[in-house]
Amino acid sequence: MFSTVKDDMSIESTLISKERKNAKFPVEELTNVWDGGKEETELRRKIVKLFEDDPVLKSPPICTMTREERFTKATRKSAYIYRNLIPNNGLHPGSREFEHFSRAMPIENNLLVHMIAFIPCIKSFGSQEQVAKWLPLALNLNIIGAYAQTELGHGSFLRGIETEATFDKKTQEFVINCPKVSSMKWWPGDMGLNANHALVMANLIIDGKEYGMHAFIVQIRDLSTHMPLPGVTVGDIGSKMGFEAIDNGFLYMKNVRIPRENLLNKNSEVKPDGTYVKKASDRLMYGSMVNLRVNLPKSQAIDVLAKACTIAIRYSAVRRQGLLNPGGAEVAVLDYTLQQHKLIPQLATVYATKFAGEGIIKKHQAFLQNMAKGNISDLAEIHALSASFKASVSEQCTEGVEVCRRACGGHGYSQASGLPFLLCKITPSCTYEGENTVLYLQTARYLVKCASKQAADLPESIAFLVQPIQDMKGSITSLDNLIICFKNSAALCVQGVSKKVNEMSNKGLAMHEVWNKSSVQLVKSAKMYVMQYIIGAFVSFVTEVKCSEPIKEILQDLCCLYGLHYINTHSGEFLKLGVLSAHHCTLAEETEIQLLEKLRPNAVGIVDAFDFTDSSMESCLGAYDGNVYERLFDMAKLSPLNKEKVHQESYRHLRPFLLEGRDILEGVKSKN
Ligand SMILES: CCCCCCCC/C=C\CCCCCCCCCCCCCCCC(=O)SCCNC(=O)CCNC(=O)[C@H](O)C(C)(C)COP(=O)(O)OP(=O)(O)OC[C@H]1O[C@@H](n2cnc3c(N)ncnc32)[C@H](O)[C@@H]1OP(=O)(O)O
Ligand SMILES: Cc1cc2nc3c(=O)[nH]c(=O)nc-3n(C[C@H](O)[C@H](O)[C@H](O)COP(=O)(O)OP(=O)(O)OC[C@H]3O[C@@H](n4cnc5c(N)ncnc54)[C@H](O)[C@@H]3O)c2cc1C
Repeated sequence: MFSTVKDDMSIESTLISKERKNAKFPVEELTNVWDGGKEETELRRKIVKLFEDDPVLKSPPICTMTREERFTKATRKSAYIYRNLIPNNGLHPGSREFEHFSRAMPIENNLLVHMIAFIPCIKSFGSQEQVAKWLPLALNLNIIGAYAQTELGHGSFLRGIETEATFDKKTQEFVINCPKVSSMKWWPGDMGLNANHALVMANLIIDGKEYGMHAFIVQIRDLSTHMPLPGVTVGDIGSKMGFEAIDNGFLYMKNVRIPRENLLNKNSEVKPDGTYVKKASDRLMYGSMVNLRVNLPKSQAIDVLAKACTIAIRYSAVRRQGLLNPGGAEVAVLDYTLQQHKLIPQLATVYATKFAGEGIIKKHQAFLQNMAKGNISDLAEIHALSASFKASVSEQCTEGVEVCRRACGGHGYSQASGLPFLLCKITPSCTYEGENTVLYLQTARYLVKCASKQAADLPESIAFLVQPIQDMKGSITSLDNLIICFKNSAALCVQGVSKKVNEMSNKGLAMHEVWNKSSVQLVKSAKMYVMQYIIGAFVSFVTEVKCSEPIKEILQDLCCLYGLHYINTHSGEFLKLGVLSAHHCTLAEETEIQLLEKLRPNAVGIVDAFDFTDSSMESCLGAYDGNVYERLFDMAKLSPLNKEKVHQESYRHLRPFLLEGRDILEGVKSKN
């Protein structure tokens, strides 16, 4: 319907090629560092290619589809992928292989919660017999399960959950009930339309006594007809800010009966006579959430920011607007220091959070090994670290994606840029798996407890909180001094708020009031604690990684930039704590600007090193060839509103006015 408009030679493509020629480091080597080695890059590319070459996985750009089409296509593709392309024994979240598959997944997919929450819960909460029964069925998609914890009335405060599982000794069943409207399960992914089972978190009741939240496997739909079972009301909660392809659902249960064996009973059991047997700490009930918070930030948030950076930096390298030299040619917007100041720190965030996250995954794996031997002494530390890490990463990456989107000007608002999709994908990561504020408070609770102990009684990674403040020797901009600066700040924040808590409670104020009145500072201290962890982990990575000098230099510069950018955007906090002087802050700002200038020529190379394929981004602004304008026009042509030259509804509703206008104009014409 539209004629083709093409430039003979796109200036934008030429510009981006020049950027690549100017890069001062081997891009492929940085890709290998990102992936964790050359072999890992090769393996990831093989997996991505397998997915991208598969004709079953092709579909139109998502911005041209309705929600219904997006859900349908995602379900078709996901069912196919999980049955045919994912290894039969599943993948372990946190493993490299899991990361490679998550990079290969189509831009929209579903059945994820089944894979990343339902299956892992069977493994962590089920006894050996239960795992043997449910796991093969779940891995084969013979049963599809949701993780049904949150209710209409309660998400954060799990002790307030209202769904009940009452033991009926006579029939040896649990009777599941949502006593009120607010008790219905609300939000779980895959639950509205696709799931036929749910891992329901409910309050266990035996002989009228409440035993708190436990995990039950509840069948919600018939396996042959897919109809909801008696007593079950289930459906999709409706359209959201994003996640169009996912059927986040509601589930209302009235007298739904399940066999006694469906209580996942590795940690606690109900005997046939109703005796309750506790086999492990109640805290392990929360283990599923630690698992998600440790293993998913990379695919949920860090990769999303990496994509947004790729789009915004490639676009900024070809978008020319305005003059730097009076009388000269128009410049790429990436040449403006202010554009660099928006975008290059986001690149630093991607690297910092990715390598710090790998450290947490290792810590968690060590914890799981100890737990298998019955030792859960590190649980509080890993909970505190993973809670604040998930909160900080989701927050930093969400803010970063919005910075990238706005940095693309008007085109960043277009779905064709891919950026609104990324923003809507990343923003709920601040809420799900634990709302960020609530998670920071959990970390702070642990830190305040630690602050009253002796260093020798604390885990090694926490002892600095109660040790003397360290002196910085030399420039604030050295990596060693950055670590000291963040550690000192975290220690002073925690000590400060602990003092406030103690003083108020010594004056006789009830603890819950003390806590509420201190919560602003508590959250600040948790944020500073996790920042010192991230900086420390990034510095260790940069120091230890084996790579060529130019790559090392880029990583060191990104690491320094990450720390300095945080200092410069929160300088008031550092000054208030007395960790930095005004002179330090001035130096930090100048050094940040110098680093931006130094990294600028490598910016396109650094995003190329993430190695995202064009089809994994669906972005007219971020494609490898830089051909932004032709792509935007081609995408506009696909808009469903452009199917007909005359849209029938515009014609129908506006025609009467137009006819009036035509008559007036013709009258004017004939008078003249
Ligand atoms: C096998 C798999 C194959 C996979 C194949 C896949 C292939 C790859 C394909 C793709 C991959 C793509 C990747 C993903 C891409 C992204 C897409 C996005 C997907 C979206 C997924 C969304 C999932 C979302 C799931 C959810 O949201 S589930 C719901 C989460 N809800 C919460 O987190 C609730 C938060 N609330 C709480 O945690 C608690 O209730 C509370 C806040 C801690 C309560 O506070 P309270 O003070 O009341 O605590 P108490 O209950 O009294 O407890 C007190 C003590 O317990 C300690 N505590 C608390 N929590 C924990 C814990 N978690 N662990 C340990 N200890 C804990 C607490 O500190 C107290 O201790 P004390 O000593 O101080 O007393
Ligand atoms: C896209 C998406 C997918 C989801 N998938 C699932 C799923 O698969 N399964 C599932 O079970 N759930 C799921 N959820 C639900 C999610 O886990 C909850 O929404 C989340 O845990 C937050 O709980 P809430 O909604 O009750 O928020 P609330 O706790 O009501 O938060 C509202 C506000 O109150 C504040 N607040 C709450 N408590 C405190 C406190 N103690 N101190 C200070 N401030 C406080 C919060 O900071 C926030 O600002 C999903 C949610 C979304 C958005």
